[in-house]
Amino acid sequence: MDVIQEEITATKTRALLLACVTLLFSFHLWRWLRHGSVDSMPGPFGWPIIGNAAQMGNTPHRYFARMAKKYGNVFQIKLGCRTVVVLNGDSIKQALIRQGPEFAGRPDFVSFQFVSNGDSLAFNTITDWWKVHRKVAHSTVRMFSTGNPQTKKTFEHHVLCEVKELLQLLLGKTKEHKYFQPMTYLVVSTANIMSAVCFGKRYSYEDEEFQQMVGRNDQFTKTVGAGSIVDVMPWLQLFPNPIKTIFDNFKALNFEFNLFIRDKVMEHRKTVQSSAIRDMTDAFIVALDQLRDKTGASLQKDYVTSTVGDIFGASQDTLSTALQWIILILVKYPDMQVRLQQEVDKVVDRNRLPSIEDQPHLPYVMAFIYEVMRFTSFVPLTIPHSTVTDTSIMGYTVPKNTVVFINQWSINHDPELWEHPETFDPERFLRDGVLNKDKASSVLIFSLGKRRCIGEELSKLQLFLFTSVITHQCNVSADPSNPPKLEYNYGLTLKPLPFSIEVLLRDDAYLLNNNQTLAADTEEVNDNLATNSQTKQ
Ligand code: HEM
Repeated sequence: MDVIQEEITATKTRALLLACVTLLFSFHLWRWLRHGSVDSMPGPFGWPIIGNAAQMGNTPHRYFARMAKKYGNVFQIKLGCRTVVVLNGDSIKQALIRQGPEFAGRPDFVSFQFVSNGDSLAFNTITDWWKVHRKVAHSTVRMFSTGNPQTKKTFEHHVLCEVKELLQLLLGKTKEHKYFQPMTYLVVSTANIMSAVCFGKRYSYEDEEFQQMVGRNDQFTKTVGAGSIVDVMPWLQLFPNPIKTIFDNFKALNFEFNLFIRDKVMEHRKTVQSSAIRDMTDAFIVALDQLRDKTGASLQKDYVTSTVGDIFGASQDTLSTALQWIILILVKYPDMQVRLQQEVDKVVDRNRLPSIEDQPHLPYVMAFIYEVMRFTSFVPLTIPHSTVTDTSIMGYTVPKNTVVFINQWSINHDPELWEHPETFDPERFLRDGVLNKDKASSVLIFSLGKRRCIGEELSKLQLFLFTSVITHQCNVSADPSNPPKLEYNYGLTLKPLPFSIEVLLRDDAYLLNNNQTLAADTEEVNDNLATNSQTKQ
């Protein structure tokens, strides 16, 4: 009897002990999961160690939009060790415009420290120096693109020279192979436009070093995009694994890119004259050196290299991706290509190329470009933001230094804003045959507020010239054995999967061949810039 009693007591004690251990373990697990989380803000359940990383899949922006339907436009997720607040729909304007300064920071992500040697304007958080630095960068970009009619003409000249070169190359590739993949040529062409603006120099499509330098955008964009694994699980750098390999490549490509830009800046420094600014690098040397001396910023820092690197890097990745989507959609929807050609033909006769002055008369071209930006949302989330102070949004308290993801895609695909958002339809931007500017301004791809892209105007101008010239001069079609798909790889920019095209002339090549030599052109443009910058000073 005693033995039975003892056994019962022992079993009870064991059960009690097990219950205590389970309770303790659950409590610690709960505390770990809640660690750093935002009080009372809803969100999906996150697994230990990885959080919600696996749930995001290959299209985080779509996952976030689905979660917003379930939890509301503001919710939290856990990514590795970080709590992330995800903003969708109307909460985006609230955070970036009405509470702009509070949400304008950048997280201390490890990948950001390797961009432009850690001195990047785009990937650093907001400080007093950053504010003046951004102002100088913005006004310099305008001075070399859309600042006034003269700078617009100079910029147009760079774009047209390069588009002519590009189209001749694509026509040549069609002769050689019939169908070919255009991606690399679009990247080199975009980089060449910015190279002409930044360094007064373009590169040949055969230049392997240049191709190598600008051809690794996909590796860059994967690592700095919202949801990048290495930023939220930094311990993955400690032992060999595929994420570490990607990150090591990322570090190497940033290092090489910085060296390339630094060499260009050093060459410029030898001959720069503030009275005769030749290009954007000269302008940055003069403006940022003056600013550094005025503000007493560290003499050790080379902000010129990091700023030129930011402008060159940001523009060629985004704009070459935009061109890839434009070409892909032109071949996917041949009827729309015909409609574009009809509009361009009506406004621009056959003995000249389209120009900036034609833009107000080509509403369908502009509607097409806005629809490409809306439909593809090829920058689906902005660069990650962070809060710079304790704040709140839509009734939820958000502590200082919380990582914030801004889901631009959610606005561009909101069925309350856009009828049939999953259909590609430029007509939605036209009202009585005119571009509906209100609708156009509802597209969100350049972000808003304090961190809004500084290349927006330049980009729209470049995309307009590219689209109108290509449709004026060429017929582009897809390889019928490999019909174009609208699929992509996720990153800061969404890169379409490889596709093949054929490019044929609509009539003769007179306007494309009618290029004065590029060197002579550059001299004339540089004279223009010198005059322009003297007028400014
Ligand atoms: C279609 C082309 C482009 C798109 C869609 C685009 C989009 C964006 C987006 C979404 C951001 C992040 C904003 C945020 O974090 O809230 C950004 C930042 C930035 N972009 Fe662009 N961009 C484009 C072209 C350009 C060009 C051509 C330049 C240079 C001339 C440029 C320079 C920058 C810079 C310097 C930043 C950092 C701004 C900051 O952090 O304050 N971008 N861009």
